Amino acid sequence: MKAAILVFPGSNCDRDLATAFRAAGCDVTMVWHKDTALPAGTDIVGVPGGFSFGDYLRCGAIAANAPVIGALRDHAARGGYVLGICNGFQVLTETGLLPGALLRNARLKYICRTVGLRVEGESLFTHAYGTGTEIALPIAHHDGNYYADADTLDRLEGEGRVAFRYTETPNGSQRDIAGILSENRRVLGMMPHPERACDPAQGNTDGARLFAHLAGALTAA
Ligand SMILES: NC(=O)CC[C@H](N)C(=O)O
Repeated sequence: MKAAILVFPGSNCDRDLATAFRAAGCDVTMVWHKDTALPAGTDIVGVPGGFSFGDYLRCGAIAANAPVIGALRDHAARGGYVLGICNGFQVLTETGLLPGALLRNARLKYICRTVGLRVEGESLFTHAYGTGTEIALPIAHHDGNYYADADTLDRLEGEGRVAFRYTETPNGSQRDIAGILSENRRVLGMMPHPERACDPAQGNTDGARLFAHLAGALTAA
């Protein structure tokens, strides 16, 4: 299974994400933001966390216009898988590949701690856990307050596209949303960091299950 990880100036979770994919048995290629193509045979694109372009304008807004985004759009349009984590989720909403926006946290503070999450929507990403399961993952962001208009929120919920919900919202996100899926369920954006919960040395391995399941399912496909 082949994963490509986009790297922007200011990305800081790209190597952690590569380590998580590699530990699950994936081939990983890092792809610089100025590249205009993904490696042939890419199954999944990882859009990592961090502070792309210093979070200027809005988090993810400049990265969403980088040369590599055309290849990301083509990959998603072909039905390819995409996993955007934290700044990666912000990039995905800024590109329009996922609906809504990530606003400043309700209390205006950067939050760095482990939170409880309930797993919901059906997808290759969430099958690792099963609907209704509660897990814990770290968050680290100042713009994680998910916003969408009421119709979009109703649609996401009606179509089972809320992938993860906070058991108690840390950042003011509407309807406690921590992660959402695209219409075809192959693009996931989530604020929590599964790649930071992959090794017993990190004190939590809830994230490793997501990568292991993805790698197994995409290798078998
Ligand atoms: N860890 C991250 O990816 C942080 C994303 C973004 N820079 C924020 O603080 O909201």
